[in-house]
This record gives sequence, C-alpha cells and structure tokens, in this order.
Amino acid sequence: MTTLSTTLAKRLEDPRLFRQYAYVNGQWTHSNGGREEAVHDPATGEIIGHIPLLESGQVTAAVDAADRAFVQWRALRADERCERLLAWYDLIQANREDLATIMTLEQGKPLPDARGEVEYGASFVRWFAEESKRTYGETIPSHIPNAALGTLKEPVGIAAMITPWNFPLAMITRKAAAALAAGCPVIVKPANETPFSALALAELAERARIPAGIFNVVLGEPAEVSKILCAEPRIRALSFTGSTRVGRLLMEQSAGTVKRLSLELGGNAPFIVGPDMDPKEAAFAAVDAKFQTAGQDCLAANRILVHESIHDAFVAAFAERMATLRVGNGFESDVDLGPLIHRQAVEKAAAIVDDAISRGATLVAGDQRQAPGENFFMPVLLTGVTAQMKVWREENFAPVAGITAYGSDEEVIELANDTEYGLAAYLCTHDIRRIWKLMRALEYGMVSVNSVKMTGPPVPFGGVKQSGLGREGGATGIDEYLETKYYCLGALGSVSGS
Ligand SMILES: NC(=O)c1ccc[n+]([C@@H]2O[C@H](COP(=O)([O-])OP(=O)(O)OC[C@H]3O[C@@H](n4cnc5c(N)ncnc54)[C@H](O)[C@@H]3O)[C@@H](O)[C@H]2O)c1
Ligand SMILES: N[C@@H](CC=O)C(=O)O
Repeated sequence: MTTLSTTLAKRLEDPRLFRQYAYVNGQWTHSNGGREEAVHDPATGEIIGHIPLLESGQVTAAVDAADRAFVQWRALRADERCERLLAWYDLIQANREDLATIMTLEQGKPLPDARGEVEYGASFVRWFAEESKRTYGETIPSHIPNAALGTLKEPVGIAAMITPWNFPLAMITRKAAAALAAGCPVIVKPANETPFSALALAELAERARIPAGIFNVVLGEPAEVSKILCAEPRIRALSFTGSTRVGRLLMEQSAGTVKRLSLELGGNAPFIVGPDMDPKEAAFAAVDAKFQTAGQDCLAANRILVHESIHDAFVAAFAERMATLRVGNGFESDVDLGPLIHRQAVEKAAAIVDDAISRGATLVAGDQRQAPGENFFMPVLLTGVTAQMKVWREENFAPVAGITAYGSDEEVIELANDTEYGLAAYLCTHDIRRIWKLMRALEYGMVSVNSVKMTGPPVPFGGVKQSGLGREGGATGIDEYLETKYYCLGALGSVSGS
C-alpha cells in the first residue's frame, strides 16, 4: 500500500495542518510505547497516515496538563475567552479548504459536503464565543432575614469528549467550543478512523493562542483511552457522540466518578408523509433526508412512513430521484454519495438488506454490482418494511431506505414511536391539526416539519429515550459545562427590599 501523507501534505495550502501526532499540553506527541495505527482513505483503501496509540500514562498526562491550565483559563474574563474563540473561528474559516480536503480524505464524504461541515463546525465556535459572555446567574428574593441570595455559574471542570467519524469536525466543535466558553479545559478523543480533522483543529487552536493544556487531543485504543477518561475523578464532564451501545458502556464506566454526562447517541428517524402531500415533493425531500453522508447520519430518515393513498406514487418518485444519485470518490465532481467508512459497514448494510428481503420486503432498487469500489454501497430502496426487520429496528447507517404504508394518524404515531431511539423525526404535511397532533405525540427530541434542514448553532440538538441525554448548541448548550453555585450572604444587616 502507498502512503498518502506526502501527497496530502502537498495538496494542502498549509501542510502543517496535517499532523500525525497526539496533542497534549501544547506538545505534538508520539506514543511512548511506539504503538501506532494506520488511517485509511475509505474510498481507495490507501493509507493516509499514522496516529500514535498513547500509553495510559500519556493520557493521564493530558489530564494533569488540563488540571494545571484550568486555573488560568477559568480566571480569564468572559470577553477574553470570547476573543480566543473568535480567533479560532477565524482560523477555521481561513483554512476551510484544507480542512475540507482532510475531511474528504479521511471520512470519504463529497468535498462540497465536507466544506459544508467545516462551515457548520465553525458556526458553533462563533456561537459559543458569544454565549461565553452570557452565563448569567440569578438573584433570588430572600426568605431569610438580612440575607442576599443568588446563584453564580462556574465551569464544571475538565471536560472529556469522545467523538464519532461521521462528522469529524462539527461533533468536536459543538462540544469543545461550549466547554471552552464556559471556562473548562478540554480533552478530545476523536474516532481513530478520522483523527486528522481533530488534529488540524488543535493546530488552529494553538495558533489562536488557546493556552497549552486547554485543548488536548488524545489518541489510542478506544476502549483503553475511554476507560481512563471515565475513571479519572478530575474529569468532571464527559460528552460523547456515537452509538447507543458505546454510550451505555461509557455511562456505566462513568458511574464510579459520578460525572456530568452528555450523550448524543444513535437515531432511527421516521419520515412521515401525510395524505395531503404531493407525492413527488415529499419523495424528493425524503431522498434528501435519507442519503446525506451516504446515510451515515444520526438524522437519516430510516423509516419512511407514507399514507397508503399516495404510497405507490411516492415510491415511484423516490426511486426516480434515487436513480439520479451518483456514487463515487468524494473528490470527484458531481458525486452525491461517497464510500461507507469501512468494509464492516458495507457488510452490515448488505446483511440488513438480506434480512429485510428474507422477511418479505421488496427490493425496488439497489444493485450492488454497480458499486465503484469495495467500501461503496449503492442506494437501496425497500418497500413493505415491517417492525420485525433489522432495517426497522436497527440504525442502518448506510444508504438503505425502507418504506412502509400506513392508514391513520393513530397507526403512524404507533409505528413512528416503535423504536428504542428518539433523536429526530420528520413530518411532511400541510394540515395544521395533524402537525400539532403528531408533533406532540412523537417521542423525539427534535421534530422537523416540512423541512429537511433542522440543525445549526441556535438549536437545542439532542434526543430522548436511548438517543441520549442533554442538549448541544442553542441557548442551553453551554449549561452542559456549567455548575450552578447557590450563595447565601447572611447577616447583612437590614437591607431594604432583601
Ligand atoms: N446524536 C448525535 O448527535 C449523533 C451525531 C453523530 C453520530 N451519532 C451516532 O454515532 C454512531 C456512529 O458513529 P461511530 O460508529 O463512530 O460510533 P461508535 O460508538 O462506534 O464510536 C464513537 C466513539 O467512541 C469510540 N469507541 C468505540 N468503541 C468504544 C469502546 N468500546 N469504548 C469506548 N469508546 C469507544 C470510538 O473510537 C469513537 O471515538 C451512530 O450511532 C450515530 O447515530 C450520533
Ligand atoms: N447531522 C448531525 C450529526 C449526526 O450524525 C448534526 O447535524 O449534528
């Protein structure tokens, strides 16, 4: 296999953004034990570069560094932290083309989508830079004579973040910017499949004069590193984005140190189409909601529930639209779907499709013989999907769309809620009574009505049920990293109005 690191470095305007080290206490760090892991381009299988697998003592050294740096970072005025974050934001924007190139290479998503993610990721940095100035406490009317009562907001402490490979940049900034704004040092453990976006962010954080020890990137064997982070009492908050399976594990591992937990876990979104909809308009929206990032998106519309009166026309329009999607290397122009992240993902997708067919679903489209490489999966459309099938029960995280017909609002509510997940739901109808009824009945943290796009910095992003705990972004996103300290100032003497 050839190594792409030399060609990648040449392809970047600023080759120093491509780092093959961990970043601890402001230092680019090798593994003390000499262990390393190759990172592959999912489109070609070529090795992009290598990352060090840190030893346990090196992970603890990141905690030591964060602990030391915390004192000064929390003591900065909010407007000073805001300035550092804005400098980071400016640098991310200034280097967006390089960041997008790194992302497409390691994640596989089409270059325009990678550019979109850089923009999206940067927007959280700006949002939380501004929010850092608004961490207000409150004044409490006193019930105690001669006392003043109130609350202060204080940083929770060191925050660890474990992030997935599907959005290698934005899933970091949505957490890290909030924590940094709140005054917390950050230790990021990115997915080993996509470490280079995280390391480029570290390089830019350094240039933005975010002090040593305040933004660290640790790399290693995931279960090993996560265990250390969870067991470490000085880490007071753990924010995780990833699968529900690993989320449960981290929750258990964090119990011993009673950490503040934010969990952004899997989704299995229903996409509900009402009888009043134009089937073509709704089908095109459903295609958009399903195939972003080749279906490797927690918001992907997995279970498409279409009113029986328009089902056949909807299926025809969906298939027509799906046939226009181009699958290929994310660097090629006009590609809509890149590769899946690795071969296991392709195998999982194929098994889900086989299971559905064996249980009676109809394969309308999706010929895998046309896949342009071994990590690619052609979009699949299945109809007659039922709750017994894996495609219904599991998050497929692939370009596999399943359609089911329903007859009444009551039936579709039951179908939509029939899952352990509760992240996002889509609703397509112009009937205001139906919108209100369904929106209230859907057990999801986010419901998007007649809009595929629903995310962004002002939004409280998060799920219910086994899709997670807490909210990222929005007016409350910074609260995940703040403690409320109540104070009672007693014996003040007689204070008018106290
Ligand atoms: N709710 C959201 O906002 C959101 C956003 C993006 C992705 N996701 C979810 O993420 C999942 C896909 O991402 P993924 O495959 O990277 O998830 P994953 O759970 O396999 O991995 C996520 C992170 O956990 C680490 N990890 C893996 N195994 C571990 C273990 N045994 N112990 C500790 N850490 C471990 C990984 O290295 C990675 O950093 C999907 O379920 C998707 O829905 C959710
Ligand atoms: N698309 C989501 C990430 C989920 O995978 C987002 O916008 O945060």
